[in-house]
Amino acid sequence: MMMGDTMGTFGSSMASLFFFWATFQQIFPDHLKIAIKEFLLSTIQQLSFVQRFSDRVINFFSPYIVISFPEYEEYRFNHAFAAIDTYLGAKAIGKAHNIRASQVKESKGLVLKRDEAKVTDVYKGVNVWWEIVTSTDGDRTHKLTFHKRGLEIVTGSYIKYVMEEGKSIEAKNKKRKLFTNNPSYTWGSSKKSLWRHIDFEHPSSFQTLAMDPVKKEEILNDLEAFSNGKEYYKKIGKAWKRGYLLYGPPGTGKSTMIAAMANHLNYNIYDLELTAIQNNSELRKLLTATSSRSIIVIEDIDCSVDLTGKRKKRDGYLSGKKDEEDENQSKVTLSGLLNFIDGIWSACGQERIIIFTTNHIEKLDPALIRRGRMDMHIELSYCGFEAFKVLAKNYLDLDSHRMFGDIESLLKETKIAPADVAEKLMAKNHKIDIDGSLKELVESLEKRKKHQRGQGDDHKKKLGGKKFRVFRGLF
Ligand SMILES: Nc1ncnc2c1ncn2[C@@H]1O[C@H](COP(=O)(O)OP(=O)(O)OP(=O)(O)O)[C@@H](O)[C@H]1O
Ligand SMILES: [Mg+2]
Repeated sequence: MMMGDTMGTFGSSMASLFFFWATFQQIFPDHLKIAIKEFLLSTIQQLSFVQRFSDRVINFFSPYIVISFPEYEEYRFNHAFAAIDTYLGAKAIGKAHNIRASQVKESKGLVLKRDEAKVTDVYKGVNVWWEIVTSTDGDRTHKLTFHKRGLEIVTGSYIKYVMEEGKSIEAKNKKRKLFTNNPSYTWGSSKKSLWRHIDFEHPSSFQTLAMDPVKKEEILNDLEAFSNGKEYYKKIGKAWKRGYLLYGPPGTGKSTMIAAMANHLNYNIYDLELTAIQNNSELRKLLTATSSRSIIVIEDIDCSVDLTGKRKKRDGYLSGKKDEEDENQSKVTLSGLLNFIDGIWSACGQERIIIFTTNHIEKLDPALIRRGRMDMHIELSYCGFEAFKVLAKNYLDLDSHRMFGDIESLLKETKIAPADVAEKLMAKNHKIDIDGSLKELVESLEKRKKHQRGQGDDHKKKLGGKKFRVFRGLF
């Protein structure tokens, strides 16, 4: 049909309608008009009732249930939507035809996601279908459809499972952070000013940690049990936290182990510097500003608080006038610390590990380290033969060597920190020289043996002077 014909037909239809309306207005008296209007309205209502009824009938007979998860609810972002998005996005990437890659801020690398609107999933024998629907306003909603036979499984555990999986994938993709508290005199009104952070990229792992393998296994099992212990801690009514005390001479791997723990669990680290704060209430403020899934570390606890509750000065941090002021205002007390470990604040956060390190366990107040506060005491000690083998593998890619026998017997008689062994095994000028490094180590062990026999162990004192901290070193 031509355009002109269409316009002509439309024009004549409109003219007929106006004519009909004018005649209706003239011919029918008012009360009749009202009656007709009411009749038309009730017909429309009946029709919508029929519609609703038919919907119900269809729903009644349809075996499927749909649950919606909108992206925004009352203008607020729905975190369930994000977790579902991540879960579905990561699911079965291998099977997808279209994959979307993006690099998001705070993420470790490229994030790959399925770029398809529909995903099927099976959970405990129940088939479910996910579909993402976008409204005309651009609002997105995840719709979950399943047979009503699976209602109990889906609402009872599947949705929870999807949320937890999604959140854990999100956490894994996120870069870990190393936080350090700012001195309290620089704090502003924002919570953000309490801690500063950098990306935590320490390469330490339990695999490369040189220590007795049985002890290592025990620690790994303990960490595993803790991180999977959400239900357990709830059941026994305890806050979901665990304390470790790492003790041993300098250079035996205490800081290295903390980094390995953070890498293993994918937690952030809060390196708490007590000398930068003034009192217990600042301590509380700092701790309540930490996030869950984190390790809170106080290094050299014996140098930070003493039994009278006064802090001692820490190397190089304070100087001159500030020292005197500090002596007067020292108010971070042992009881403040104890409160922090098992007081009420711990209930406001979940999944936290607290670690104290010290070179002198004998100096610590028993109240601070009693079991229940520090759940596990881990001694990191001088290098034994098992630890040496791990270092030889790390540094020289070596499983055995003719000099291993000599080294084994020398290590039995000599106290040497893994840090010192590592230094001997390290490549010089980027060149690995296996024989040269082992020879150097043997010579150093023989020298120490003689020295330690002659003068007793003054090794600790010597190393104490050149202590360095792994975390601080990263700034
Ligand atoms: N058990 C170990 N396994 C692997 N490497 C180790 C170990 N102990 C020490 N090292 C090496 O020595 C360096 C120093 O160790 P680390 O800082 O962990 O010692 P520390 O026990 O924290 O000492 P301090 O008491 O002085 O803080 C590390 O960077 C690491 O390379
Ligand atoms: Mg250390």
